[in-house]
Amino acid sequence: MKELVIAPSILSLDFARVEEQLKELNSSHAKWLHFDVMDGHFVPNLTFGPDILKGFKKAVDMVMDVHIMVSNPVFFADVFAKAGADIITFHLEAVEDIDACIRLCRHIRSLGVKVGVSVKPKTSPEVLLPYLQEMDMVLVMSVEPGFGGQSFMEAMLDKVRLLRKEIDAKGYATRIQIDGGINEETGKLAVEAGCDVLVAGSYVFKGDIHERVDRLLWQK
Ligand SMILES: O=C(CO)[C@H](O)[C@H](O)COP(=O)(O)O
Repeated sequence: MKELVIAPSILSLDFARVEEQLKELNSSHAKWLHFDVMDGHFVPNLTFGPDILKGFKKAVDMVMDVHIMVSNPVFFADVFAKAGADIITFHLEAVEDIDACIRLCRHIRSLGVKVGVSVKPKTSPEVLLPYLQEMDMVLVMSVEPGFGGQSFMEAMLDKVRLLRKEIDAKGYATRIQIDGGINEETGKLAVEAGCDVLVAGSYVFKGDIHERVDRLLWQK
């Protein structure tokens, strides 16, 4: 398993104190910044566009981990690659089938950007198993995508265990990320199940950012 990474989700950032909070994140032990893109169609919420990503990228020295919760990932992958994404994760449910999924993975990698594929709580990741070498990360959603502050769905850990088993058996470098309802307790369960990237929104921003990141990082 790779080194554990904490990726605070800017969905919960206090936008009245953006500059201050970005500075805190940048000086914390969080190496990635999780940037949630929502189009008001794939999920019932609207968030950030590419210009915000460009601005944030100038403000912090962190890996820009862009999760596109959009109905047209082919279009938006190019938009966010151009804006400076380091990793782009799209949804399996937003593409036609597994062939289209793999085509998009290859396209994103051809842009020099790492690629992730995400599954919503009701979607099984089994169809991805023969293709894990085509992706740098699989994102297991542990809440219905769309909003921060929801409760962790423990049943999602079975997906993590399934992916971890296959990744380790084949010796792939694919990371497993989990997103939704992550705090000290659920983060520990997720790491034990095999996750190596924890996304956390409310937990990180509803307390001291440095302390909360460290608690997630060192709870293993
Ligand atoms: O993608 C998301 C929602 O779609 C958020 O990243 C996620 O829910 C994080 O928020 P919290 O840690 O508060 O659950």
